[in-house]
Amino acid sequence: MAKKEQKSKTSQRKEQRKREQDYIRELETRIEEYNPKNSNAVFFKDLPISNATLRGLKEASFVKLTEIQKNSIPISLKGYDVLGAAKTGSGKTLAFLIPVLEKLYRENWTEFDGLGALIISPTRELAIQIYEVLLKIGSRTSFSAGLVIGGKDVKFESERISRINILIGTPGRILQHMDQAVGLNLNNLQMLVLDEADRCLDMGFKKTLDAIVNNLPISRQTLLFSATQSQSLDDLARLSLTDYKSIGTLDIVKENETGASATPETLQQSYIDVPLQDKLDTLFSFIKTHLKNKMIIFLSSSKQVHFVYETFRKLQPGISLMHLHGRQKQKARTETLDKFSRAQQVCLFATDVVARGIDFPSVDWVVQVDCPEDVDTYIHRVGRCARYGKQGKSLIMLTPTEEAGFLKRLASKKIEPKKLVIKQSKKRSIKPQLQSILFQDPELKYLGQKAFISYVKSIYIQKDKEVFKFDELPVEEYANSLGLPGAPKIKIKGMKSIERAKQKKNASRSLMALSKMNEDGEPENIDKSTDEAKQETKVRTKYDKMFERKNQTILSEHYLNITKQQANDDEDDDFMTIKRQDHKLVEEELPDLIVPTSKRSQKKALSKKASLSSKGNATKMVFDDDGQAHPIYELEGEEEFINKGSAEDQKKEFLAKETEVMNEVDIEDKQVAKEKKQEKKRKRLEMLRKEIEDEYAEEYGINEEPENEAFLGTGNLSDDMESDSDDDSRTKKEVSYKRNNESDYEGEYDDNIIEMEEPNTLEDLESLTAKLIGN
Ligand SMILES: Nc1ncnc2c1ncn2[C@@H]1O[C@H](COP(=O)(O)OP(=O)(O)OP(=O)(O)O)[C@@H](O)[C@H]1O
Repeated sequence: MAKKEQKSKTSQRKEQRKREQDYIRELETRIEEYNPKNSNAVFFKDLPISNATLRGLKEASFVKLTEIQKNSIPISLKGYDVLGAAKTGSGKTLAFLIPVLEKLYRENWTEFDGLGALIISPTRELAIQIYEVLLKIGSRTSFSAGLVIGGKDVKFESERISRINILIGTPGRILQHMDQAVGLNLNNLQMLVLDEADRCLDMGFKKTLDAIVNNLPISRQTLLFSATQSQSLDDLARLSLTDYKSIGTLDIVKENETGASATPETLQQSYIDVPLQDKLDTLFSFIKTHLKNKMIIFLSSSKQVHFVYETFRKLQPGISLMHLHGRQKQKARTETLDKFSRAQQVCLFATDVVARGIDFPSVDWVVQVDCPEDVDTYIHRVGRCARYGKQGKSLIMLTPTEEAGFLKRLASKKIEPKKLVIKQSKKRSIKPQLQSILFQDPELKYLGQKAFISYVKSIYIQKDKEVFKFDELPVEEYANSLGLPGAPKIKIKGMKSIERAKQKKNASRSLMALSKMNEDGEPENIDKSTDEAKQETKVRTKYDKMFERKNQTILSEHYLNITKQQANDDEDDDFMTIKRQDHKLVEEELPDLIVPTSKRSQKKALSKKASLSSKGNATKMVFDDDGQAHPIYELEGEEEFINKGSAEDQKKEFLAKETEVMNEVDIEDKQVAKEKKQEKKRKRLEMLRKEIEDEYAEEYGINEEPENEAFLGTGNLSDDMESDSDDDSRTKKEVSYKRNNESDYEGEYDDNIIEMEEPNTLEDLESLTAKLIGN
């Protein structure tokens, strides 16, 4: 009986396998016959994709195709390499995830086949987001998915990685796993996806990407996606793709030629012309007048973000404030992303770490307080709103020196923001409040100084000198606008040479003033005789002096931090130094000191001639090896001299001995010089490496301490999915970081959403409370 049952089960399984094989063959035929040119596909179900993926898509409320999906998915399904470009928020994520799932499905991929697809994203946030979308749409497939973004122990990840079918990660971490060669087996890899590929290159991942790509099987399929097109992207495409199809790239070029903008049509773009020193006032006024909105405020560095967030919190504009930058711990970053996504009335201060790819629902405004380095960054930043056909607004603040140059750059991509003028009645100044806040809180003053320095440095290092004019920065006014008593001293590499060149050419006053500031941010009165220096010498009020005194001791540690590097540099500048040794002075051995009383004797005492005559002639002495002083000519006795041999022999012997000593010393000197040179070079390289790492970590947090969380799938995608009561085949285990309240996302793309005045989330409630306190 049992045998019979067993037999029937086996035949059932065989039949099911056959049905699956037939279904896959049918899918393959449909793909082959599918002609993208004649296609009028509107829905996902019109494409030759499996029922499992279709069900996943439907459950995640994805029904209708977007343009890039309609054009690229069929090509990818046919197995071509693809270079895909489409505007921000146009649905590129699904455009690559669906072909990944389909490829593995048609290959009958199982957990024993190992890694089938590798998806590389430039930032952790984006990687997490892709992973979440994959979990949603892959809920009806049986693949395992994993996320490696750094932060967790590599060993911990390695153990789990061997069971993963689809791996998503940041370039550095993926390479680290490849290097360790434990767990990660890439021999079977079917697909490689590079999302925001040009960003990976901009972030200095070129070598890492090359190393990864070079170690992958050549037979793989590669998909490369980005919202902007650049030379570096084309270069990468040439290197990593074979016989590829470009989707949407020509559209972008054509749209440019036909006058269409590179940004979504649903985006209303505007700019205001604001002097640097008025930016924070303008920003504060903007926030105060948009309290019911969800907005992202972009600033140029982590320090700027930190400073503005901390000070604005104290000013209580009446809306919930958040901040996000690469210097934060990954846990805090993920939490902020999640909270911001769910809130409706909230203001997020951020760096470019969230400029690309991140899909925040329903952002009303993107405000760029600091001008982005180029138009592509502008496009990505504003792309955080007006996504998937929704309305959105953007505002960029341009200083008078940036305005013409940057508008020209934007116009080259057919982006023409409208000029806005701020109503006089709405203008308000927060400078006095900032001064008072910084006065009361030395930590904030320190933050302000750091923010100032990082902004000035960011302008200095910009490549586009037609837009960013370092020499014309109103440094003093800018420092005051942050609430600082003066511009902090800044030392930038190469600054000295610039300074010299500027001096020769009658350097602009701002630059010179900046470089002559002392540590308190005040001008150093190096040469008060010149009119210019006199003008620059600020009159210090009693208040200023009090302010400095109050902060002197508390901030000493911070000042030390700021100036430590400077001090080291300065040390190097001194070519010769006198090294003080601690000589013991015995009081009794010191001569008596008698102070002459009469004027005549005082004069005589100070006269060199008189002093010499009183001491007799100076005698020149030499010191022997034991430190004993001898007169320079100390003659030997004649007998002793003759006994030592002939004068000629003694001369020769002396010369030979000296030559030998000289040679030895010479070798030693050379060795010491070589070692010093090597050490210097090593230190220089070390500093350079650290600088690059710090800069990179600052903006993207890639090299953070391993306290960040990494998320790996359970080894089985269905384990990671939310349980579904009507389907027993799925496990009940929930993915560790699945959003707590998925209902907040439901109907996200439904245009009929009714906006609620009532607070929806804790953040909205916070915002409401802040408003009440603020008013
Ligand atoms: N077919 C679809 N139907 C409904 N919503 C969709 C569809 N495709 C994508 N979306 C939604 O549109 C939004 C933007 O998609 P996605 O993040 O993939 O855009 P993107 O092109 O990658 O943008 P970016 O260039 O900024 O990274 C997301 O919220 C996504 O869920």
